[in-house]
Amino acid sequence: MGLMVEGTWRDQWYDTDSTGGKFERPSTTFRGRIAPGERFAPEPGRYHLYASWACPWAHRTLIYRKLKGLEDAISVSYVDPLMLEQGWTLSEGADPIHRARTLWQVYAKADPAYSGRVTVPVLWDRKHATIVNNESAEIIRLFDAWPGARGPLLYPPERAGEIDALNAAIYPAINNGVYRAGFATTQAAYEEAFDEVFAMLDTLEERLKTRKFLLGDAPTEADWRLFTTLIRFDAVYHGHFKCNRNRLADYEELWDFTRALYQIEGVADTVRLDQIKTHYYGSHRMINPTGVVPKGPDLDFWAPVSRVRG
Ligand SMILES: N[C@@H](CCC(=O)N[C@@H](CS)C(=O)NCC(=O)O)C(=O)O
Repeated sequence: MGLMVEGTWRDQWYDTDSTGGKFERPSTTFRGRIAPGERFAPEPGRYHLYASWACPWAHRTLIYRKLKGLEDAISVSYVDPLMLEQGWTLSEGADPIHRARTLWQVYAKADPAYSGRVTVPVLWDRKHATIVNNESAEIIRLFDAWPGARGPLLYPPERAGEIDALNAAIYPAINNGVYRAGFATTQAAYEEAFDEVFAMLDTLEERLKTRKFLLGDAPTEADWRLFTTLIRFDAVYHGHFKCNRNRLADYEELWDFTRALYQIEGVADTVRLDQIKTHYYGSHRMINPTGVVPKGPDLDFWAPVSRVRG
């Protein structure tokens, strides 16, 4: 795990000394948008996604690529599950564009003087040979609004305010909250994050007693953003990130909700628990120095769903 400094890879872990043991996620740098008539126009076969099966942020983009019927329009490369000295790596043949074996080489192709973290997901433009965007929150909106994309809009303008408000509450407390707990290097920073994770899970559990999905009858962006954290919860966040007040399976509504989303056509194909466990337990050696990956838990995401609320 490391970062790039003026185009060169440097192997170093996140600095939590300067933040009192707190993990602070740096913001991403490539923030281009795709729109007809613009520099990045939507064209089939032009864009390529670099994703990880393990990463919850990349997972958002894989779900959207599937739900929106963009598998033919947007090609994909998967990085290897372990992220060690070279950061994300690619197996031989995994990158049809650059034949890169590390993701930092792809960032260097986009900007030979790039400084910053080398994260997934990355949306690459073949035409201009550069990175369009490496922020999953924006990539999913590009996919949602892609011309000819399948299904209803997941961020419809009339619900944008409600979705934004939910995202703004769920991202710090849950999506990033589990990381703040797991990467904390002081007891106080860990406990603060831990309390926020479970307070928000409790709030959402209540909310889901009267709603099928977060905004009612049908899933929206807010549900999918929550889903990629929940589906990993019992397998990695509960143990590896020490978010162990409860398991997801202990929450009747949230567990049912997670399975309801998992069972939507195509979604299960985007969930690879083996890759998820290998990545977290194997890559974060300062948390788990042996790299030993637990065999459990035994989770049945196909168990029948009981939610009928609307
Ligand atoms: N804000 C970014 C965050 C992406 C992110 O942090 N991805 C992680 C993997 S789960 C990563 O690539 N980390 C490598 C690093 O920070 O060096 C997004 O949502 O796209």
